[in-house]
Amino acid sequence: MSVESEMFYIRVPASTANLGPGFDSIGMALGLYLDIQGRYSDRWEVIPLSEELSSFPSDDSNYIVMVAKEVAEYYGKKLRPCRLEISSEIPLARGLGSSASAIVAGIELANIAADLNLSTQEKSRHASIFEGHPDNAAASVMGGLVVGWHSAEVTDVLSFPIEGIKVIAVIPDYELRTEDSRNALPEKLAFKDAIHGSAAANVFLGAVLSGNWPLAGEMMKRDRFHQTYRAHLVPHLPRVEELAKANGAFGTALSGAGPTVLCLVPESAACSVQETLQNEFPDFDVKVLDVDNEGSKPLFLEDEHTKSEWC
Ligand SMILES: Nc1ncnc2c1ncn2[C@@H]1O[C@H](COP(=O)(O)OP(=O)(O)OP(=O)(O)O)[C@@H](O)[C@H]1O
Ligand SMILES: N[C@@H](CCO)C(=O)O
Repeated sequence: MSVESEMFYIRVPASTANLGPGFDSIGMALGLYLDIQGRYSDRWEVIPLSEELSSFPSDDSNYIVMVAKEVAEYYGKKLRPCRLEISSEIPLARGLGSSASAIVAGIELANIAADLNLSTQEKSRHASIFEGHPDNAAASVMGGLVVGWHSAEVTDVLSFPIEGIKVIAVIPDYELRTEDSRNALPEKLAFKDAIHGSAAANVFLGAVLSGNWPLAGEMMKRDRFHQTYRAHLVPHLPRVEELAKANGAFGTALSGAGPTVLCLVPESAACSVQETLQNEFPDFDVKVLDVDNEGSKPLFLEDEHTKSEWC
C-alpha cells in the first residue's frame, strides 16, 4: 500500500512465547488482534477504541507512533502525521505479547506510511531489537510457530504453520509486567541444567514439526530456564496443568513471562478443557484460541475478523 492511499488498515496478532523450554527463542502467533485504521492528517492523533488502550498517549508520544518514527528514520525517511484508530483484543501485561504487537504495529505503520517495502526478516529484526528477544516479536510479524536467534548484530528467524490444535489461554485477572517476571530469573544456570534445557527445546521443536504433540507436551514440562524461578508469581500453574492433562491436553506452560498459562490441546478436547478451567478459575478469562498462521498484515475491510466461537 502506498503513501498516496487515503486510508490504511493494519492487523497484528497476539503471541505466546517460550512454550515451556524455548526461553526467548520459540514463540507462536495467536488469534487475538490489535487493529489500526489510519489515514493521513495534518497532526498525529491516536484514538483508542478499546478501554484498555485509553491510558496511552493520544499524540506522537504513543509507543506505536514512536516505534514507527524510529523505524522510518532508520531508513532516512520522515513520516507524514496520521490519525490512527486503534482497537485491541490483546490484554496488557498478561504474557500474550501486547508490547510486541504494539511494536510490530509501529513497524507496519512505518512500512506503509514511509513506503519502506520491508521484508518479514527486516520487520522481525526491527521488532526483536525493540522487544529484546525474537519470540513474541517474530511471531507477531510472521505468524505460526517461530524459532529465532537474536543478538545485537543479527536476527535469524524461521516460521512454521501450525494446524490441527487449539490453544487454551488461562488469563488471570492481574497484570505481571515482563520486567518484574524477568527479575525473578537467575544470573547463572548450571551447565547440566543448560544441556537439559536446550535438549528439551530441541526435542519440543522436532516433536512439533513431526506432529508428535504428546511428545511436544511432555517437553513443555522439561524447561530448565524460567518456569521454576517464576512459579511463585503464578500459583495457579500446577492446578491448570493437572486439570488440563486430565481433560486431554497435550501440554501446559507459562505463556511468555506470565501470568497467563497456556495449554495446547487437540481440537476434540478444547471445549472440555476450557469449561473445566473456567469453572475452576471463575475470576480468570479462559479462552479457546486459534494459532494465527498469517502474521501482521495490511488489512482490507473485506477481511473482517470473525471471532473463533469454538465451544
Ligand atoms: N497498544 C499499545 N500501545 C502502547 N503501549 C502498549 C500497547 N500494548 C502494550 N503496551 C505497553 O507494553 C506494556 C506491557 O508489556 P509487557 O512486556 O509487560 O507485557 P506483555 O507484552 O503483554 O507480555 P509478554 O511480553 O510476557 O508476552 C504495557 O504496560 C504498555 O506499556
Ligand atoms: N521470553 C520472554 C517473553 C516475554 O517477553 C520471557 O519469558 O521473559
